Amino acid sequence: IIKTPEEIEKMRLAGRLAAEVLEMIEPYVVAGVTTDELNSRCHDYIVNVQQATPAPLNYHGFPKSICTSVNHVICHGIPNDKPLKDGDIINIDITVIKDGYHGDTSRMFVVGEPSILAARLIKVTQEAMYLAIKKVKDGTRLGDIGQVIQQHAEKHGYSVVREYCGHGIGAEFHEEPQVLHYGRAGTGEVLKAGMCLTIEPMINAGARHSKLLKDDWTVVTKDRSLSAQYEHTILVTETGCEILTLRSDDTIERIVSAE
Ligand SMILES: CCc1ccsc1-c1ccc(O)c(O)c1
Ligand SMILES: [Mn+2]
Ligand SMILES: [Mn+2]
Ligand SMILES: [Mn+2]
Repeated sequence: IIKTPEEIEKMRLAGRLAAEVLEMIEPYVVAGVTTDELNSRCHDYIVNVQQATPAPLNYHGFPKSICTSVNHVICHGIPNDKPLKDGDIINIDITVIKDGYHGDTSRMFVVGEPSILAARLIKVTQEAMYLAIKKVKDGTRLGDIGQVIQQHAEKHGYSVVREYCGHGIGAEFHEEPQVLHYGRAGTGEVLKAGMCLTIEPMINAGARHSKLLKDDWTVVTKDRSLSAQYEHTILVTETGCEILTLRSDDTIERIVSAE
């Protein structure tokens, strides 16, 4: 739904705070740290420093404040007492609520040196998200976004997870529309200036198939191949979009003119 100027200001603040949590945690993502420790650091920063609320905690019963998805975990990984080890790749997914509005963003980190394969999967996944972001403007169709992500992933021999998608975002964590990371250009709903969305492709090195672990949260690749994800929250504008969760390590501008 279309945000008012006042709501857009609140989305800018929530998005900035979410981005700042990923900037804060970066030095702590090293071999030996547990994802529980990363969760605690992020939780305390969100609550005590940002005076914000971590959206995942108790969302549909999720037990922690962030999602930590390691290696073949596709998404919704639960922080635990397992230490990260050299070569691990991990997605940290942050959603904060500030003044009633949500900012939702995630990035990949590598522990020590990644394998060539892992580094390539991570690079292609971020490129797919960036290519999709560059397609967005008033009048873009959701299929235009899905196709460019799917095309980029499959061109590199990778696959796109189908069961989880991006979403509208605002006063609610998840709003209309569903933003599929696959599809056909020229199909689907038309984007309008003032809408806020996330684009959050999950790309697998192997087959697209996923399965849910017994904890009823952790989603893993069926073939145990690596999976990577990036997520930004964006505001649709007449000529393109504004990336509300941009970080200093991003290699795309905050204000994007659609190509
Ligand atoms: C842990 C939060 C959660 C629970 C059910 S779906 C979900 C989730 C996690 C990350 C997201 O980016 C998202 O949009 C939803
Ligand atoms: Mn997220
Ligand atoms: Mn999301
Ligand atoms: Mn992963």
